[in-house]
Amino acid sequence: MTAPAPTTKRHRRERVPAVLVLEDGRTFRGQAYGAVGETFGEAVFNTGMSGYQETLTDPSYHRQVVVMTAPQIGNTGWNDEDDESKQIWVAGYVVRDPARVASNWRSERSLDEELVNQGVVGISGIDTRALTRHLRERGAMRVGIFSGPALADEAELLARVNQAPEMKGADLCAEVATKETYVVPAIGPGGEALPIGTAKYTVAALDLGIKGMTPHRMAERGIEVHVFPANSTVEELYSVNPDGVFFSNGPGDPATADHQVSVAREVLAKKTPFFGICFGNQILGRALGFGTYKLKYGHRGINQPVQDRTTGKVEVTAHNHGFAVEAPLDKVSDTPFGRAEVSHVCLNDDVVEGLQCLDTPAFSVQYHPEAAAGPHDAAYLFDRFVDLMAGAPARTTAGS
Ligand SMILES: NC(=O)CC[C@H](N)C(=O)O
Repeated sequence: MTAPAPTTKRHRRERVPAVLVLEDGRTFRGQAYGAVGETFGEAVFNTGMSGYQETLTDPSYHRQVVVMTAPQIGNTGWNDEDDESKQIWVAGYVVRDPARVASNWRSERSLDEELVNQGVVGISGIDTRALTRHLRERGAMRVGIFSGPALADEAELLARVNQAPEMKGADLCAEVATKETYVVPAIGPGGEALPIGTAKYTVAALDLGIKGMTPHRMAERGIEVHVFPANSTVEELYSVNPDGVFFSNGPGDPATADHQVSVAREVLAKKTPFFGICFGNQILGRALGFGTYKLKYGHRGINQPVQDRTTGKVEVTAHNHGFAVEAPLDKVSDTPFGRAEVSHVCLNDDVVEGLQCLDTPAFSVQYHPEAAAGPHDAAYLFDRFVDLMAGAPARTTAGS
């Protein structure tokens, strides 16, 4: 079969002035990108050179204005297959040099058009390197993007940025999670969806902002995934008689997730196999009695080096987190659920990237083993979850 010819599409738009105003008063002037208007959020930067569609549709970015450090964004346009959720979640989007031509055989429209369709305000043509260095030195902070033919003066815009809510203390997961429970069927050996109720394992997944790829990675391993709303109770999760419980990624400050922490504690007490990703890792940390704290500027990208301390192996991983768990790296901790240790650590800055209980079948990671876009080094963690449900000793790499 010959590959379809690439679809290229030229996209022209009028130049509308725009300004980005940081809460410390620094401003950057450029042109409107995406919808024209105004938006507020927390300014964060993402270092991924690809995967912008998955980044934009990751619900963990809710209320964040994402600055792309890769200078050219939009080159492969927008397709109808790669979304991680039902919509774009970023509060605003910042790029240096938007593609003038979208070229990819799956592209349906340009990124700019999709941002307009979904009403997402962005800015282009600014020095994203200077902005990123500023955020790295001063830390993530509130920001506003304003565009239109006539912009108010900067003092007035700055005052409005300073009225926007902060990310610290924000309780956001229920805003992005499903309202209704749904089922992702397990995938059979021939790639077919297995009838509900026939899969080898059933997992109850608490949706705190889940990315579509996560239940898919479980389904590929013969798991039927029942996805529950963020505020579900333990009784609701156990109504499907799960072999394992999963807590997803999600936006906001984990210090606000008291309900989910109490649900996690009940799961741990029942000794049901537990796996958490990102926000789910922070909740497991809190359930074990550890604290969480806000990182200066967080980890967002697809090439972060993480060491699995249980094997010594280093993996290249996808990240999106602004908070982290505070747990001792150099010793096993005693927790209400037995001994626990830090299983994974980021080699750039020693931030805790994973937790493992030694007396309870539970573990979690701060990063994204489902990795779309991104490397697949950490996919073995889904196999570890299967092993935990099978009652087998954990395996260390995919297929071993
Ligand atoms: N991707 C996530 O789950 C992020 C978790 C949390 N909102 C943080 O920023 O750290």
